[in-house]
Amino acid sequence: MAKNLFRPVTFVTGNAKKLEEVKAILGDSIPFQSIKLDLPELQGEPEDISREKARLASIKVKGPVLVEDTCLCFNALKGLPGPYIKWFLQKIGHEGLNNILNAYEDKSAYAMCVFSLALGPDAEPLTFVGKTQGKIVKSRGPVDFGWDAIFEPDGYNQTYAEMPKDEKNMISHRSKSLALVKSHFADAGYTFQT
Ligand SMILES: O=c1nc[nH]c2c1ncn2[C@H]1C[C@H](O)[C@@H](COP(=O)(O)OP(=O)(O)OP(=O)(O)O)O1
Ligand SMILES: [Mg+2]
Repeated sequence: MAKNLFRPVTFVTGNAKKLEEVKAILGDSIPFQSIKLDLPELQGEPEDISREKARLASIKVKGPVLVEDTCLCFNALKGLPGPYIKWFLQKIGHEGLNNILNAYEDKSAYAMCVFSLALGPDAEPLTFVGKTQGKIVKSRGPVDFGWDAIFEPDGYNQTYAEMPKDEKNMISHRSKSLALVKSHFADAGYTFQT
């Protein structure tokens, strides 16, 4: 059954690099606009953080929104820093993150993206989780996007940062999560007013 969205979805993020990737991955599969807004973030489980971000974003935008929260999870630390990676990165950097893992044999990690779609301020947000497994390595490649330079996905000998953009976008946590968003849009039969 076709549902009518009155406006295209707004992707809300304070991070220009995320937006760049979302644009490249979605192409024109889902019409969306974006606004730059740094939303407050809950503490807790990644899905709950993402859902609450969507709820807040939807109140601000007064319409359908898409948001995402990204985690970098170390298996030796049972998933931490997880959603708190932004603050770890800001305070201790690539080197500090490597140093934490010096205490452990297990350097494996996964990158996780949780997209949330809220069709309006009162609608229950839907979540879409994408994960890419890999390991934490010494920084290699450009350092212009978060922890890309210290994450080497399984099956590759390049870090995310060393890979060509379109290759990262083919295998990334973000593209896996967005693939689910795309199939949701396809299945739900939304129509857009453009
Ligand atoms: O593909 C990625 N490759 C490397 N680093 C990444 C990636 N994606 C997010 N990141 C960084 C940004 C931030 O330091 C943390 C996630 O925190 P997170 O709250 O989701 O992002 P954010 O605050 O920058 O933007 P937003 O306004 O959408 O919340 O990991
Ligand atoms: Mg954030």
